[in-house]
Amino acid sequence: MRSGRKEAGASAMSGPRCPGVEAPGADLLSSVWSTSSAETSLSLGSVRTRIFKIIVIGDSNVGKTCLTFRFCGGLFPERTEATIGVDFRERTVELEGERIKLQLWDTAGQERFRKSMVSHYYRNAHAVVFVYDVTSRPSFLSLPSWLAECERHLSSSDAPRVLVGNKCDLKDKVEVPTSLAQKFADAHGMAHFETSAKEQEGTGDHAEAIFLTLAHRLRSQRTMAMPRLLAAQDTAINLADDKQGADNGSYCYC
Ligand SMILES: Nc1nc2c(ncn2[C@@H]2O[C@H](COP(=O)(O)OP(=O)(O)OP(=O)(O)O)[C@@H](O)[C@H]2O)c(=O)[nH]1
Ligand SMILES: [Mg+2]
Repeated sequence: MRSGRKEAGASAMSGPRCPGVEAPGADLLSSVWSTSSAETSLSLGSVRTRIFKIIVIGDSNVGKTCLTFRFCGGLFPERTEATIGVDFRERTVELEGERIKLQLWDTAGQERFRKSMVSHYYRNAHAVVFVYDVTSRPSFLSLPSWLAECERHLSSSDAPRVLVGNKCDLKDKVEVPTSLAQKFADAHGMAHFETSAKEQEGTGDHAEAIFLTLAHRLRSQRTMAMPRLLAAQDTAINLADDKQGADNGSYCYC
């Protein structure tokens, strides 16, 4: 894993900001770094807000920053730089009368920009979003090592985990068949989505759908995990094996 994207000059914990969305300040940073393992609740007047920490993981250049940026109210960023450390984005949604604050941790894909941060990423995370690039086989082949890292660091074994294939707007360049990714997701008890952070407004707000689905799952306190079909060591991917996965539905928002 860890593709060799060129280093960017961005400072740590900085990245594209979403218009109209406040970057979390010191309060948020201190609260997310010290939050308890149960979801945090904030009382804003009479309205209760449940807070969930969602970490977004995957190789460099797969589009983690673009996906989180889109969900948090921004357009597709014209230009991004490699994330250094982590960028925080958040958005509050109302689901069935309840306020849910999703704190997205947009993590660095490059090893050198993340190695000192890994335990902080996973600490008290409520859900994990694994992102690969549908036009990059290496980013898909890296998934077992991302899963292994998650197994090592995530304390909650039933935290929902979802698999997202990004850049499906690049239809002519697809290197990872949907059916193969679906099979991998099935085997690891994950819901699978394919999407594009770049898709234009009006053709469907894909990142929106993925994170809102996750918010519903978190809110209902149920896991999306299906029974594990493979032992932990059975994480090798056979790209030649392109049979349709059967158990979980695939959600394609292209
Ligand atoms: N065509 C297309 N390009 C995308 C999409 N999402 C991201 N990109 C491009 O992919 C490149 C990398 O996007 P980022 O969001 O910065 O990738 P990242 O996963 O955050 O990378 P790191 O921060 O290094 O881990 C940028 O040039 C984006 O413009 C997409 O859905 N479609
Ligand atoms: Mg990034």
